[in-house]
Amino acid sequence: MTRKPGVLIPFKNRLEVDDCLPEWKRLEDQVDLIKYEITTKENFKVALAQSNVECLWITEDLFNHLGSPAEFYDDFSPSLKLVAVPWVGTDFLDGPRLKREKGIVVCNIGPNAASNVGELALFLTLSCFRMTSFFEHCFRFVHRGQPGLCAEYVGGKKHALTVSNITNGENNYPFPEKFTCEQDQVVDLSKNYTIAGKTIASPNGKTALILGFGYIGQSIGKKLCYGLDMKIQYFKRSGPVSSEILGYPATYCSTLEDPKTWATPDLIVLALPGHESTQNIINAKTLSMCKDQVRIVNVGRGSCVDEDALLQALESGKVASVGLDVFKNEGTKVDERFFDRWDVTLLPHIGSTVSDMIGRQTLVTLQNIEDVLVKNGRGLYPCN
Ligand SMILES: NC(=O)c1ccc[n+]([C@@H]2O[C@H](COP(=O)([O-])OP(=O)(O)OC[C@H]3O[C@@H](n4cnc5c(N)ncnc54)[C@H](O)[C@@H]3O)[C@@H](O)[C@H]2O)c1
Repeated sequence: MTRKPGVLIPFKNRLEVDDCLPEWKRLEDQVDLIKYEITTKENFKVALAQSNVECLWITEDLFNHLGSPAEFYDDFSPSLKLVAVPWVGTDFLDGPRLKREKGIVVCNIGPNAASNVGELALFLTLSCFRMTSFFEHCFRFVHRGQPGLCAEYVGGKKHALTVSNITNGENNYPFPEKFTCEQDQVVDLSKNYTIAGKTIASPNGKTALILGFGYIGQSIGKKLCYGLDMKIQYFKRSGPVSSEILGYPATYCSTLEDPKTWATPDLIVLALPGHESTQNIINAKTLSMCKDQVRIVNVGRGSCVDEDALLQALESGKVASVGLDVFKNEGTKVDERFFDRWDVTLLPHIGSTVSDMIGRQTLVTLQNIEDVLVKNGRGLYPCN
């Protein structure tokens, strides 16, 4: 009897596959889906080198307990044909090198998380324009249920946005009473509907520039267009996408070199992969070309933003507000200065954190595996 091709699925505390799916049972007839319990790095290296599996199924437990799979390149057995990534970002792997040196295909889940990441971009956009992060801090931690008191902050120009040294001593939450507007100042709300001088606005009718116009970027465009009535612009290296494919009106910008590309949008949304070509695409120079009080949302990768430049622009008011799901140094420590700001909405990289995602990830990963190991294809969503 011929040996079935093997798939190594590392786990320790969490099982990140849905093995009740009918597709799992069906593929088990043709492929050996091996749940491998993680112990030590050394044991994993031995398993990789000696198990003669054809596929490594990447899991978060692998990252959490043994580090990046990139550390194990040299231990991949010659039988390995596929690295199956059950999410989207594959920037932790050197895909071209795996293909060149070992003929290994890297697959991900293609468009299957795009709508969920798009939902969060929509949320972050709303938060940026309506300054919901500011109001939530006031409401939740200080006034404990008196909305009218939160509204008193509207119009003030004196709210210190950096609060790192101001805590109430008990629970370390910022203490807005310390920086309300001056008591005897009368605020003309018709001219100052602001928080700390930053406008509280509606996204309706405003222009969004989307950088990274792949599956996620295109889904974001649809949601911003139809959900928030925004005008959509996008830059795409490979040229424009037809409006029939997109299903909504969007203006193509042919270059990021033209200052006009940066000067028009009220919002810039990043849905870019981590790569040397996208490193610090938002930086002091590109920010200086933007409209005053521009807003920035990033759901792609933290590496695309020069965080020092962004924080400086928030401080100066050049950037009104920011919504971030991703950060530089996510694996170690997110820059603390973000936590101290009212004008930043923070999320802990939860673009595709929904409970049916494990089932969807499993299904698409099984399809990639079947295509490569059983049908000799390149997978449904090859990335290298
Ligand atoms: N926040 C989250 O939880 C979450 C979840 C999934 C994916 N992501 C990130 O979103 C990224 C995009 O995902 P996707 O499914 O849309 O990928 P995709 O491959 O469909 O789209 C990426 C787009 O970026 C473009 N691009 C790449 N380099 C560029 C550059 N230098 N300048 C301009 N455009 C460039 C590509 O041409 C492509 O159009 C992923 O790589 C991942 O890093 C984040």
